[in-house]
Amino acid sequence: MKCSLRAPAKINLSLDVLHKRPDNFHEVAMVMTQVDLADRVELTRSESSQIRLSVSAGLLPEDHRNLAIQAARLLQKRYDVTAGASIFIDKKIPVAAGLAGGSSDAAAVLKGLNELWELNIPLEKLAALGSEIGSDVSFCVHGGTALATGRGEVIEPIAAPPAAWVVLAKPPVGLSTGDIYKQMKPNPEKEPVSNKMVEAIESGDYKAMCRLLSNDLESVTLASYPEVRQIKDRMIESGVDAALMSGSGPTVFGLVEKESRVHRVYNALRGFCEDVHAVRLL
Ligand SMILES: C[C@@](CO)(OP(=O)(O)O)[C@H](O)COP(=O)(O)OP(=O)(O)OC[C@H]1O[C@@H](n2ccc(N)nc2=O)[C@H](O)[C@@H]1O
Ligand SMILES: Nc1ncnc2c1ncn2[C@@H]1O[C@H](COP(=O)(O)OP(=O)(O)O)[C@@H](O)[C@H]1O
Repeated sequence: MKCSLRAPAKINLSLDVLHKRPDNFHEVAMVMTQVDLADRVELTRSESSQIRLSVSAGLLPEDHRNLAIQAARLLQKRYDVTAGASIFIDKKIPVAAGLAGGSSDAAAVLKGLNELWELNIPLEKLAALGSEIGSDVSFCVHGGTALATGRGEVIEPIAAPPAAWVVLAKPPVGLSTGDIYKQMKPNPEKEPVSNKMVEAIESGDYKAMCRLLSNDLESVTLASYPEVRQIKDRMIESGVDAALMSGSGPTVFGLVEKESRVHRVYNALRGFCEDVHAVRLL
């Protein structure tokens, strides 16, 4: 038995860091949405208990460090599964980019193996299991567009955002999400924007969505990595409706409503950075 799943990237339309928690995570409120840039995850059931992984992109670990392997092993252990699986990931999402590629692969493995191993685990339980792997995995299990709270694992699905193109540009910068959060000093005076972002999206108000784009981690990453600021400046100069860094970075995304303008933005960025994608909001 086999199955093949798309594992889409996410962007954060808003990201409020509320406060640091005793468990060293940060309480957040974020509006997340998936975009039409996806890895393909192919799963084959095996009767031996082994979990095997291969990945199309050279630099990713194919052992226990890969979130896809962690997802399969966690599911196998928690539900006493005797079967195993071979996993192949055709990697299209830039790695360590703030686009949750690894989390989305893990979510696809949970959903696919739930079918192949005939476990019938409801989505909510699968998402809770995913949150043990990483804070973004619950959202990736649900998919679509959602308000995420807690450390990111409490998911409330919302309406899809108004249609738009998204230009993604990832400068060649390696950063760690943990380090960016560590440098973050939450400001209790700052009003969170995620509830307003939900309202804008639910009422289909594209202009308000653009106006409200906000990410509390952005200033932290921009202060350490001027390349990310340059990409954001370039994005704004090229005529996007609004631009923001996704997650902890370093990818910057620009929203563009008019299809006729997407090419110009894409080309302006391509002259500046190699890793550029023009896709649609899902
Ligand atoms: C910033 C965000 C926004 O969507 O995404 P990315 O930039 O990773 O895509 C997420 O909050 C990242 O989620 P994820 O990448 O799953 O992080 P995790 O593996 O759970 O945590 C990595 C590290 O980040 C810190 N962390 C993470 C989440 C959170 N709410 N508070 C934190 O302080 C912790 O130090 C943790 O050890
Ligand atoms: N299947 C996977 N795809 C991408 N990265 C993975 C995967 N499994 C583990 N990782 C590791 O997870 C880290 C974060 O990767 P990724 O999920 O792409 O980015 P982000 O957390 O910034 O959204 C990287 O250091 C990478 O080596």
